Amino acid sequence: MTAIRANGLVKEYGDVRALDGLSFEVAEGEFFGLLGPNGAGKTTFINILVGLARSTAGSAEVFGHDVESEYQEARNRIGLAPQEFNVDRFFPIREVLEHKAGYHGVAPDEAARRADEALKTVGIYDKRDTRFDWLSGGMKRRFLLARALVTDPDLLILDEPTAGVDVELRRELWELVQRLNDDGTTVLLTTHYIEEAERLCDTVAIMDAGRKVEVASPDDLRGRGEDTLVVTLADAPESVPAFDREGVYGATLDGTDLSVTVDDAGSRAAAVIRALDRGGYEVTNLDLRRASLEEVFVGMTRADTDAGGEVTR
Ligand SMILES: Nc1ncnc2c1ncn2[C@@H]1O[C@H](COP(=O)(O)OP(=O)(O)OP(=O)(O)O)[C@@H](O)[C@H]1O
Repeated sequence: MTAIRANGLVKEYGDVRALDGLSFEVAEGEFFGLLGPNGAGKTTFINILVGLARSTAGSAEVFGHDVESEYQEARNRIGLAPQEFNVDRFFPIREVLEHKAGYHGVAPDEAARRADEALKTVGIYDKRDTRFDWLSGGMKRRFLLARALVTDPDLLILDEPTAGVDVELRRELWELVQRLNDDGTTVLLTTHYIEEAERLCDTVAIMDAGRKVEVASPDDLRGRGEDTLVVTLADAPESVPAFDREGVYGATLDGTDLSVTVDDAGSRAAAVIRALDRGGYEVTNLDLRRASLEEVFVGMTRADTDAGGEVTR
């Protein structure tokens, strides 16, 4: 089953084309990351999925339900933890959760049970009678996740859920979301912490200027970047040794450290060492540095950066 299907989505805000023919699919059970620089259209896409914005053209489905013509069916499958704190501030948080579940068709007794369960899951059950405004920043983030979970969603959408959250809480939230994913919940995540997407996501889509640039596993994407072999030599050569080898892009020298840029560190290391050995150089250390997803990401969205855009970070 396909959890999300976007087909040629276009969204215009006046002159701004926030989405420019976006198409991709997210399979059920996937942990899917949506990465892109500021303004790439990530939140706009999420807003269309949850019915907060209407597309100008194209279509989107959630578990086979069109997000516009079958809004309620699609929306009932989704739990959303948004970027902004858009919470009813006048009720105790437990009541806010009960209202939310009720709005999505859950009976009152069951709604109360789920509210308690969601608050326990995110670790703020002892704050159940507190209003949202009185929670700390970290607790507010936890609450948004509880609100997303109270309807027991099949698709959990997290729009930068760890923005401004300390390292410990961030790790805790990720463990929780990972567990939910392990139990079968499909997760769509946008984050500016690329190393988190790298660690958590099965698949990432890189978006830029309202379009999909690439969809692949973090590992595949890393494999497309340039790796570096840092070779330490016993004696500093006078100049960079010559390399005439497939897959070697270049080399620089810094004292006894020779940095060789290659397409794939793992498969090129042996040949580089052999070439050095044949040239009479003694190698004392070898360090393999794989391209990070962040480097590949910056490379893929660089046109935007050069034009003055801000790099996601
Ligand atoms: N309600 C709106 N009215 C007008 N323009 C909008 C509106 N919402 C978004 N935009 C524009 O659409 C484009 C995409 O914005 P969007 O918020 O979807 O990007 P994003 O990828 O989520 O960015 P960020 O990483 O900064 O959250 C931007 O140029 C933005 O200014």
